[in-house]
Amino acid sequence: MQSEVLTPVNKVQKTEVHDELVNLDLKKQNQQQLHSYESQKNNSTHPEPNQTTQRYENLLGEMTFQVQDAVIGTSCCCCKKKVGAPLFPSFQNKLDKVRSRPFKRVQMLINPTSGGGNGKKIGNNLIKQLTKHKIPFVANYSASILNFYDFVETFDFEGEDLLMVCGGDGSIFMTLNILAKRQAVEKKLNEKPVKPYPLAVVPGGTGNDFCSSIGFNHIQVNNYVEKYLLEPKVRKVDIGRCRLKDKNGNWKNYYFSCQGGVGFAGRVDQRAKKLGIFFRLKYKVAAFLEVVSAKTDIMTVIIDGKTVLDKGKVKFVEVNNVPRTGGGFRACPIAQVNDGILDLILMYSDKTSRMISVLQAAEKNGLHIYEKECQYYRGKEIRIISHEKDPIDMEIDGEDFKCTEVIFDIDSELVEVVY
Ligand SMILES: Nc1ncnc2c1ncn2[C@@H]1O[C@H](COP(=O)(O)OP(=O)(O)OP(=O)(O)O)[C@@H](O)[C@H]1O
Repeated sequence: MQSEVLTPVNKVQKTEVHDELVNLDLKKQNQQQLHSYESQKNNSTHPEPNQTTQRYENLLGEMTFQVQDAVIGTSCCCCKKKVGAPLFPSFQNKLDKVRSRPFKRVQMLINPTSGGGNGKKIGNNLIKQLTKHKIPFVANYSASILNFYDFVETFDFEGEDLLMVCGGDGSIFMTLNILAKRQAVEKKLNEKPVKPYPLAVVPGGTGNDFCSSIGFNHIQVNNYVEKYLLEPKVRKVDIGRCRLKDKNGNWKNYYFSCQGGVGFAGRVDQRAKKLGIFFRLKYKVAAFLEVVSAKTDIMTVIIDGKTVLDKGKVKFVEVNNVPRTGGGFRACPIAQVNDGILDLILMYSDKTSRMISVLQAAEKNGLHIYEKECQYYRGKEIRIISHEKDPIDMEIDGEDFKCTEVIFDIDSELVEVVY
């Protein structure tokens, strides 16, 4: 068997294909998953009383709720600190959505610029692992954004290759939006439902929030192939859909894996991109400058048809599909990537010092959701209308846009992810 490393992507050549399909025993896999959930619970340094877990799971069944009304968490029995909800409860609860996905070959799409060159290093690491485990692969380094688009747009999902994107959240954002367009065209042509596209993602970026939400990070990349590809399983995940209305009243669709922030987050993102300092620090500095600028927005927020804010002042608005964004900021710490629901946080205080301390709590442990300045909601459709004179800044997975109104919902039929 021989595998090749190729660049750029449009020069893909064939490799010799391993005859045996990689398959797995679903039952065994489910047992392993349950086992890992059990051990995770037992190893917890902050034991959670059953009652709290029960209460939390009940709440997940509801369409929307406000954290201030329904307290999630309790005091820890050893240190008496407040304990939040478990960070990754999602994939242990959704075993029914797991299915085996045999494949013959891995087609890696590596964004060499992700993570300031980390994407390339991670790609090389994976090549070593795939070679070691004798899994046939083709490594494709995207030479440009256009290259990246072409590759995903024309990828043969009907074949027995697995598309593996190695990059950050921006690379996943590009992939999802290309696939969404592709699915819409295929639906029209086929006049029948198109199956979710199977996808593997590897954290090769800077923030890697989506990868972290499905349970892996840079360290786990070292045994990624052994852990995820020898017995590959694909699971349905929620992909956020965001419909933006521009100043001319035209609507545009975007798909995201992590979050959309309206107003504050959009302005912070733009400020941060202008600062030439280290990733986490530049967002902290930009957020601080935005808080002290004392800018607030007037918005209406409607969740599943219910108005929760009517032309009210708001400082920070973010809709999350994952529990952490920006490489560690926990705006919506109990968001889950496969519950069919989006989480929303609204923050407002006219005191700069309070806003700083609430945002610090979000950065530190996610316990800001208990503060009176925060309102936390969950819902299937979140509609945000800006009452500002000009279109308002917003960001979706780190990409900047402007809008006058935005509707967020979930698409669970776009992709299935290996994890
Ligand atoms: N050759 C290339 N192929 C693909 N994308 C590229 C390329 N060169 C630059 N880019 C840019 O890389 C961006 C995606 O980077 P990505 O988000 O994967 O990394 P990151 O920003 O370091 O990580 P994160 O988003 O997790 O913080 C895209 O927005 C795209 O504009």
